[in-house]
Amino acid sequence: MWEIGAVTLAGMATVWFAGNPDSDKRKIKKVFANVRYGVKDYQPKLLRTIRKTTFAEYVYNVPYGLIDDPKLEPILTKTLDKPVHVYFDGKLHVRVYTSTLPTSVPYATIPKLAESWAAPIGITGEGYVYHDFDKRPHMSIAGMTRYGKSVMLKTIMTSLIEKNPEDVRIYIIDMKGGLEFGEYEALKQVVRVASNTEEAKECLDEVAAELRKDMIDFRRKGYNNVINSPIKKRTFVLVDEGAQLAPETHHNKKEKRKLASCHSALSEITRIGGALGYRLIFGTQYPTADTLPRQVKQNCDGAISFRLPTDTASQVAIDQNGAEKLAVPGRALYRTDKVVELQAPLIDDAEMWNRLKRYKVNKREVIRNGDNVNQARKTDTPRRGDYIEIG
Ligand SMILES: Nc1ncnc2c1ncn2[C@@H]1O[C@H](COP(=O)(O)OP(=O)(O)OP(=O)(O)O)[C@@H](O)[C@H]1O
Repeated sequence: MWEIGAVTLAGMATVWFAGNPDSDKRKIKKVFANVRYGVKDYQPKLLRTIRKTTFAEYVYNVPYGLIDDPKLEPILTKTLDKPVHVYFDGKLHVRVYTSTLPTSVPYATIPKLAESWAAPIGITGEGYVYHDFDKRPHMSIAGMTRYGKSVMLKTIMTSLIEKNPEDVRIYIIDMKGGLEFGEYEALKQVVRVASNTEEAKECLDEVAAELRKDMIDFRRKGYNNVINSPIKKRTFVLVDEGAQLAPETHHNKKEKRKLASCHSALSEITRIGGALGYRLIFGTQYPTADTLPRQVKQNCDGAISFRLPTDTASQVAIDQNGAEKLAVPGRALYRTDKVVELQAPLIDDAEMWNRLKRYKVNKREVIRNGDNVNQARKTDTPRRGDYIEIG
């Protein structure tokens, strides 16, 4: 069992290479000679070998004047018949992966764990990886468009609802205008879907108000953390396209104020919400200091990154380079106290609906936009998102 979740070898779709490091070393040396990577008679000299579970990395001293050569990576990949990554930082690094990951891992093929709040997030060379939201409450997900962010959010959402249909409550902030998640508002576990700045602010104000009320309740009952209490309920806030919530990206003062309030609520959720059972999953295309709020980044103890345009963006997302090299949709780096490369589960809307349709209810909104949430709380009036089941 890893701390990041659990890894199991059962049903693994990964192709394993037995891997003979000595033969890899010999082949790399021959490739250097054949492509004339060197200066006169002086060839790169192996300094050290770093062995990790999923790769072996050979570090070479190269003669002055020699830097990396773009043809090395494709040639070595073909010669060794394994994924190879070559980079140069004054020394030449040849990283040879010990396994190839599949390009598609259907959600249905992933075993479910007993832990209620552990959602599958992919497969590595060692097996399946799960993110347990009771161990690591908040998560950021970064990635360029079309590389798998929304699919990952949907995977996590499906898994949480399937495992905890009576205990999970989900607020969704879909800043793609509600296009990705709008239809899921019909699920009984989804409290509401916000699809613009105004709605996002209302939604986050509502969550922040609940959180403060829960805090008073926790104090009164002497609970220090939801996981040590009898409370089963967990509240998730899913944000798709969090960059749209960055105040810095807007010029209009009124809009800026609303967004600043959203950022402050997001920070509050990550700062104090974790112990109370609130979990934030913050997805963004452009991880920068402005779009990934500092408090959110600091408090997300799990970070996933799909492909990103630059190594700088990768640094912001997962504190290291590498996401800029990810080549296929669904391939991601997952950072906790270490970083692993994984292929994320694949689920489409049809399958998601098929699994969740039993939770579809007819909702009748009892509080309209603009109603005063605090007033509603004081008088115990039913809140927005409350519903009646018909039929
Ligand atoms: N885990 C995965 N495995 C294989 N293919 C995937 C995976 N995730 C996504 N894809 C492919 O990439 C496409 C885009 O994925 P997704 O909608 O999640 O992207 P996105 O990053 O949210 O992009 P956008 O911001 O444009 O919505 C999917 O329709 C699917 O074809």
